[in-house]
Amino acid sequence: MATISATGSHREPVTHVIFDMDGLLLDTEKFYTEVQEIILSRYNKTFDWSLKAKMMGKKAIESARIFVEETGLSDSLSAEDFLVEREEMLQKLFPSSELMPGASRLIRHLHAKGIPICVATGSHMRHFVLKTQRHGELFSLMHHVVKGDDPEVKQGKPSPDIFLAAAKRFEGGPMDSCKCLVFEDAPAGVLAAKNAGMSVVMVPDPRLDISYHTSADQVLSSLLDFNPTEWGLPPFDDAKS
Ligand SMILES: O=P(O)(O)OC[C@H](O)CO
Ligand SMILES: [Mg+2]
Repeated sequence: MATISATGSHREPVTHVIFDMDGLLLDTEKFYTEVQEIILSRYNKTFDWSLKAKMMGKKAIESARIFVEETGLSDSLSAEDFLVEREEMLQKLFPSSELMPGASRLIRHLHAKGIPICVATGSHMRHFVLKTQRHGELFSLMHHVVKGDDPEVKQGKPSPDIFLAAAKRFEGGPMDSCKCLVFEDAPAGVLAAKNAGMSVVMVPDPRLDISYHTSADQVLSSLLDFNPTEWGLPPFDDAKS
């Protein structure tokens, strides 16, 4: 089934599109999950999706603090030491990052039709470079990329900072928030987009609790299921009438 849920029956036509990156364009959330499971197993603890839901989409240090506090490890493992330990493993995994289904098709379609597109990711510059090194041509189609360590991003998602910065940097910006459509996979990212006054399509991992779907304007099981015309965007050339 294409659409999991659509909370808003009335959709404002949009003119600009902002993509999240990790877990939405790139299949990188699995790397974070893998290394966090390894670290927790040293303490005879298990990682689960209720913790994952709280961490994903956030800046590294913000999610690290959540990790050590929620797992009860803060007395034996600082957020900073957790990041050092995680980093060694992540650096080996990120260069093999693959695209999520439908990401290339949607980016190329919107770019070809002249729709301004950009990326707003909680990832900092060094991780962004590692993750996108096999996808440079595709990411070059973005008008701009706002990263988590950008000076204008004072607070990570669910703060609206990153999406407001992204809307500001389009040609002729700042764009009206109501004209911007955000694609997100993370609960914090969906809230950030709503806090910025934007519409948001959520493409969540199926393991995420469905209670996190309620803030999104539309929930899809894959980017392949997105219908641009529902949002006033040009149809795919191969769309069936
Ligand atoms: O989902 P993103 O692209 O905002 O990235 C956030 C973190 O780096 C990973 O959860
Ligand atoms: Mg994400």
